Amino acid sequence: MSESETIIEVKNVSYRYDETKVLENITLSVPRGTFLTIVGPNGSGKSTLLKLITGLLKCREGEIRLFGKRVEEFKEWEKIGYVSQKANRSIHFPATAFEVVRSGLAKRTGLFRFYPKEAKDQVMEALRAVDMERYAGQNIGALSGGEQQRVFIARALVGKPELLVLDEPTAGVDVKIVDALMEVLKKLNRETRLTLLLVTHDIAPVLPVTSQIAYLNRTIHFLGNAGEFRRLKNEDFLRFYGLDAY
Ligand SMILES: Nc1ncnc2c1ncn2[C@@H]1O[C@H](COP(=O)(O)OP(=O)(O)OP(=O)(O)O)[C@@H](O)[C@H]1O
Repeated sequence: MSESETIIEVKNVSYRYDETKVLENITLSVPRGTFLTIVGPNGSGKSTLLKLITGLLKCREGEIRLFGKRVEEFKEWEKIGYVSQKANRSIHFPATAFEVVRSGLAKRTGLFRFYPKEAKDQVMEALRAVDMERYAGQNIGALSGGEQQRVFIARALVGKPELLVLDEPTAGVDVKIVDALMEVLKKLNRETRLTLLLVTHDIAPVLPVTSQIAYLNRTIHFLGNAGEFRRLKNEDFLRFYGLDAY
């Protein structure tokens, strides 16, 4: 496997904000085409790990590599698409689904000023990938939570990333449409070999679609596939929560 085939490499990473370590000795390797879900309870360090991987926090202990390059030297951020928690976004602005997705090309407007037709094709292709083509002209505020989330996934996809990072993509989304959202992710992963890194505290809807699961609670307590995760017992989870002494 060439170096670039390992999309994310996390080696012996620890992190502390002040006195307490919130991450301890994390080691993870994400080969191209993997759908990795990081699951863990509130405060388990999921966001901290994501911030370290995306360079928002400085990695002071251990090493993180993206596409084979140390995160400190990594510059090809267009290879990474990011979908943040729905709750963090303002969606009540007057923009169509098309315009929201096109905003994902903002960094490339220099190029697309001269090629508006290509920009339009790319936006429509991204909307098609999440099965939202027919909603292109709809105001984003008029769409359901799950539909909006698909539009935001399309916005992350429009720049053709090789890695898509999703932070709690199902937060606040109606349970009935979470499964449809998961199917969209599965399709993207299987059909385009897009590498996915999803962070959640709710594993149930992700289990049927993810290829790897890491259970994080300060450290990685479990790393394996969905079948292996299903075989975990209650006492294993008590141990993960640090409750085995009770
Ligand atoms: N900026 C900060 N300064 C100090 N402590 C922090 C800071 N950010 C997070 N923490 C602490 O670090 C720990 C891990 O937080 P983090 O946000 O990474 O967890 P999380 O798994 O993403 O939680 P949640 O699911 O609630 O979002 C928590 O105890 C949190 O209080």
